[in-house]
Amino acid sequence: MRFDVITLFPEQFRILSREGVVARALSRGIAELRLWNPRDFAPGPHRRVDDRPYGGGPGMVMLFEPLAAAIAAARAASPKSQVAYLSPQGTRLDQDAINDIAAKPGWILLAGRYEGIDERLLERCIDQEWSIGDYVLSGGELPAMVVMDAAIRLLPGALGHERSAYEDSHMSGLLDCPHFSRPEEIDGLRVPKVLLSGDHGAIARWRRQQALGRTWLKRPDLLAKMTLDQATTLDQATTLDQEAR
Ligand SMILES: CN1CCN(c2ccccc2CNc2ccc(C(N)=O)cn2)CC1
Repeated sequence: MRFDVITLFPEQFRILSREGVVARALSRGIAELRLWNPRDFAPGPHRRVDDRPYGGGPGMVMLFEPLAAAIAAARAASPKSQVAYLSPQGTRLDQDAINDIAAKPGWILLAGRYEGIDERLLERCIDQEWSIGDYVLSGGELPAMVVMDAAIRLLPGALGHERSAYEDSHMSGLLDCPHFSRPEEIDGLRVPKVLLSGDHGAIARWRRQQALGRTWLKRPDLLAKMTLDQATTLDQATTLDQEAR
């Protein structure tokens, strides 16, 4: 999977190639990262990438031309990739959206700075607009790294043995179960007996029951979403079954 990131701060992305799941995936060629700086596409001696907003107001706006040129260069290098813009105005991402993102061959991610970008880029050059949450950050670089981390860890071979554990909880739309390790007792707090029993069936049941219980208590909305999804899937299956008869 290939990520082309358009950013005025390419240095910020060094962190991804230094350590962890993403760094390992990049070094193994499971994922690729290429950085494009709009300043390299800005014309004239001053190589301007921003200017004052029409209509006045504080701050600066990122200019159309350098960004459009950087996007065109990235598209030429990665013809199968769509362009996604990280912004507070974007579609809110969740695990389902990340699963869809990870299924694509690649993405060109545009990280905005200043007060944002010239609106005409959204008309002409951008395919999707995403938000990682309802809060404002100083730039789109961190959201781009969040999306890359969430997507790359889903790629085959990215996670080692821990993927199976990962699959049990989050992928099922539930919150994770509690985790414990040595020692068995800390300040009077003990590890649940079932986890010491060696009965893997009972342990799996306990973990699922804990995940359900925690989701019920902390995020009942996820349960509602899940049962709705399952109901829809069930309904689709029934319809398919009827059509097949
Ligand atoms: C001071 N201004 C900096 C630039 N910013 C802005 C405006 C438009 C687009 C991108 C940005 C970059 N910021 C982002 C990006 C994404 C998210 C998210 N929720 O996904 C939050 N913030 C507006 C505020």
